Amino acid sequence: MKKILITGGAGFIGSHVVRLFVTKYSEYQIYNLDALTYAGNLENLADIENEPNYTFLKGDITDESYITNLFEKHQFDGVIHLAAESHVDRSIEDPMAFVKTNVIGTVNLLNAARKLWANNTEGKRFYHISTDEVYGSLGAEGLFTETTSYDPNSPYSASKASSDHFVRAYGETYGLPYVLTNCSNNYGPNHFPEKLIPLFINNIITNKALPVYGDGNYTRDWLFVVDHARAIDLVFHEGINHETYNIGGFNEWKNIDLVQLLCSIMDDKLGRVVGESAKLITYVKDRPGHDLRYAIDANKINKQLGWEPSVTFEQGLEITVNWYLNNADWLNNVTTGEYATYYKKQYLK
Ligand SMILES: Cc1cn([C@H]2C[C@H](O)[C@@H](COP(=O)(O)OP(=O)(O)O[C@H]3O[C@H](CO)[C@@H](O)[C@H](O)[C@H]3O)O2)c(=O)[nH]c1=O
Repeated sequence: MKKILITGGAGFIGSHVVRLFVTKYSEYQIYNLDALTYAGNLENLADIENEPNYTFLKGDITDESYITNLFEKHQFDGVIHLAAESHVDRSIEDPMAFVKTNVIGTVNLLNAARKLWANNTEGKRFYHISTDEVYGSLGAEGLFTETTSYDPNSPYSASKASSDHFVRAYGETYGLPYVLTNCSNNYGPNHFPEKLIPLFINNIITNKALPVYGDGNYTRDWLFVVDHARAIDLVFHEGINHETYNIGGFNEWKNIDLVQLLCSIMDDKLGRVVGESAKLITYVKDRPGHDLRYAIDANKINKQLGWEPSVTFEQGLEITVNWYLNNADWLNNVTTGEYATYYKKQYLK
């Protein structure tokens, strides 16, 4: 039996990874460690919470002694580390929260794994999930590859870049067996409505302004979250030690074009006249240090591990929009419930 620790498993991407591992690998014991901050939500895992190979642990990766004891107690064989503060706008307001969770939290986990596996690294693996934002901003041309230099611009991406460096340093210095992936923008069910797609779906439903930063001509590469989880499964099991893989959707959209598309889908779903939702588009002050364009060259994971997205953007958006329309309670809980303090402050002014 393998014991796998998944950190941040109650969050958006983490919950999809936990579900995939719990349902696909009945021979593994999956431990989901999550601090249940505003973005962590056990409702995301209600369908698998009683599975015999699943254990939820409420805890904080910044708590060094808790993490040390946890590793001693459970003797994990693998770690899939997704716990992170992830929202760029929040990092601009409170960089230290990002240093604590993303840097110190990651180093706590690395230390615990290194100690636990000091005498035998056979079959052990530390998998760090990171972001394409560590590479900084592209101009109109080019793609991020695994050899692109790091050039982070926001406190969020600086914290993730730092954590990536720590993971590689532990590989070089202590021989820690690791793999690392840098992924583009995810979307899909369970995404907290502070990020572009779920925020705008929620605002269209509730007839609130759609705040497009700057001129809206910023470009992101969008990937359906379930396809990211499939990639994580593949890299965890078949990725080569000490290697990095970029994961992307081969799917670039300018923000304003994406928002227009979303508005037309929502008009259709909500039975509104064509153009009704787009009237909510409001250009607002730009995000400071806003990266112009992210675009991933996902050829390495495609060629070496045979991964590619399983759904088109149209299919993924259809699933996502339907999920939000069918899960009004989830949306209501995260925007008005006990975890919603930040949300209320930011978006319900
Ligand atoms: C929330 C919000 C965002 N935007 C813009 C900013 C970006 O150009 C684009 C997407 O913004 P966000 O949804 O915040 O995502 P972004 O900053 O690209 O970062 C995401 O994607 C990254 C991967 O690229 C992840 O590492 C981050 O955790 C994740 O938050 O939309 C708006 O124009 N208005 C908004 O209200």
